[in-house]
Amino acid sequence: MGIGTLVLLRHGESTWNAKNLFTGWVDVPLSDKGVGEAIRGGELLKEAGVLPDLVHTSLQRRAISTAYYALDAADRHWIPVKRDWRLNERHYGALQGKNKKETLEAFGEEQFMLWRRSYDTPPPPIEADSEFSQAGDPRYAHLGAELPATECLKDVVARLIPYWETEVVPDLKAGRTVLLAAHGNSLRALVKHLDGVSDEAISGLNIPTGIPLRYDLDDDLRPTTPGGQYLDPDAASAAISAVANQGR
Ligand SMILES: O=C(O)[C@@H](CO)OP(=O)(O)O
Repeated sequence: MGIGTLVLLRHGESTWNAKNLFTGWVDVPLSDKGVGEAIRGGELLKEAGVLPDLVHTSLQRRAISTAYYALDAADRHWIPVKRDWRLNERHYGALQGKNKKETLEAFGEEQFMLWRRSYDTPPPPIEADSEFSQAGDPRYAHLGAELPATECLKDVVARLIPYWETEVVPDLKAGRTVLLAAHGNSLRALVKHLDGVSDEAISGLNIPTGIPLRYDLDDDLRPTTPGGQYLDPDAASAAISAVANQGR
């Protein structure tokens, strides 16, 4: 049996995306618009005949809800699900809860973009007693000292790829269609790995909310179409510029 199909889905717009706040591991819900995007994402899957056999999500409700709404719209709400913190959004450290525009104004373009898109410069760590810290959150209790207080994209690659290799690749090798519902920066980490994007070039790659991105992989797990294919390419290009320009 050949390698199955991989579908990446960034969650629909969250309430904090709408307010232009750095989110990271803060567990905010979808906005009404985000729910609509998730449903539309599921309709796109159905129209394209890309019907997932199982779904992987992060431990965050914006990805969990997006998978639920999308799969419900595609009549695939019944498939098995696996969830893991390794698919979570990048931890945004002390920036969690801060407004992107105000941060840009306070620290300047260079520092702002270094924190948002450099490969290996994490934001300052969050204090454990911050209202936006995940210390004490029962879903991460098993992580102990591994619980991040901040992450750069390189840290996300390091914690995500082991999950990809042990949990997702076997599903694909079994010929399954796999939906992976996650986040802007955890999906950037995976796309970097799949497409072999350089540490420099990955800073220019942005993923829009709610539009399924299909990857067909060869036997060596290399994409047959580099960059994959968005199921709604026109909507994807408009939304990609919007993500790139956040803060302005
Ligand atoms: O705030 C965040 O967690 C992420 C995704 O919304 O933002 P950015 O695109 O700025 O990395």
